[in-house]
Amino acid sequence: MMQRAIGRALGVPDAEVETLVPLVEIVTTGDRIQDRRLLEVGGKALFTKEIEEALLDGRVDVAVHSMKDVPAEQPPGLAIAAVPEREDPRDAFISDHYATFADLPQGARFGTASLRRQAQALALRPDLNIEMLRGNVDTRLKRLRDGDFDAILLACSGLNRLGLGEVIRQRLPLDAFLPAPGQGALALQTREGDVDAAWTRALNHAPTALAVAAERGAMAALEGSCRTAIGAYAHIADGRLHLSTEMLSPDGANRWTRSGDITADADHAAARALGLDLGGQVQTVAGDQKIAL
Ligand SMILES: NCc1[nH]cc(CCC(=O)O)c1CC(=O)O
Repeated sequence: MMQRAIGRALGVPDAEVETLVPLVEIVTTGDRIQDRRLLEVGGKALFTKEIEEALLDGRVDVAVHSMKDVPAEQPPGLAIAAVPEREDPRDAFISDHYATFADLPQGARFGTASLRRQAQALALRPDLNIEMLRGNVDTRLKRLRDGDFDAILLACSGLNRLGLGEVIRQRLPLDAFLPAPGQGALALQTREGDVDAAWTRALNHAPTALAVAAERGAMAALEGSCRTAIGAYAHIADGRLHLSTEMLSPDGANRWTRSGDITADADHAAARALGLDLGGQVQTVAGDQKIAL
């Protein structure tokens, strides 16, 4: 999908996109790890490292990442060149027997490896049994079908992009399951010298890029990594850029949320500043209460 969009932005006819804009598939360490939490093996950079090495080596010219997997800092020599329009940012509830999250019976087996999804689910339903679930989407759906879990959560965006949207039983509300910063968005990354190429402007979606700047500001303030349960979601409505961000204790018993907005005419620096401000407030109250506990 992205390959065609890039081809069009470069003026390459669809019929020739395979030869003129060849796709180079790269399997990352993050994709290969099936059995452990990411936080145990080094965090989200594992989803981007091999692809970034290919960019720096000149083996590829554009990298397509899930924004959610892109670490706060760019490696020297690389930059985010464009942020295309966001897919559905919500988490998807998937189950063979239950139509909604609220229908889950007491003590249901709930599969996720995400500390954020674990904490948000436990905040609503402390009785759930959280069980480790990693691997690619096919592996996760197979384990659900095999009866290893009563329900699992995945990003709606990933499922939609894979043409698997029909497995979604419920799109979870954004307030109860505030998404990971950048969820549903893509990052098109290039070498720094290519960052201003005309095709990047054609693929950039300004409202998504602005929202993501705010979410990633919050992420930076909250030291976002797979080690903490954090969420951040921004969107534009009525001429304002609205941001909500939160941190939860892994058991979901404590939750610190802040929301705010600025004019949607703001630039990326102002959006990031909003994120840093609200994220900083969350960090401060969470820190104070953790000491008090
Ligand atoms: N951590 C893995 C990861 N990185 C991005 C996505 C989903 C795609 C997206 O955020 O657009 C996923 C899987 C998931 O959360 O279900």
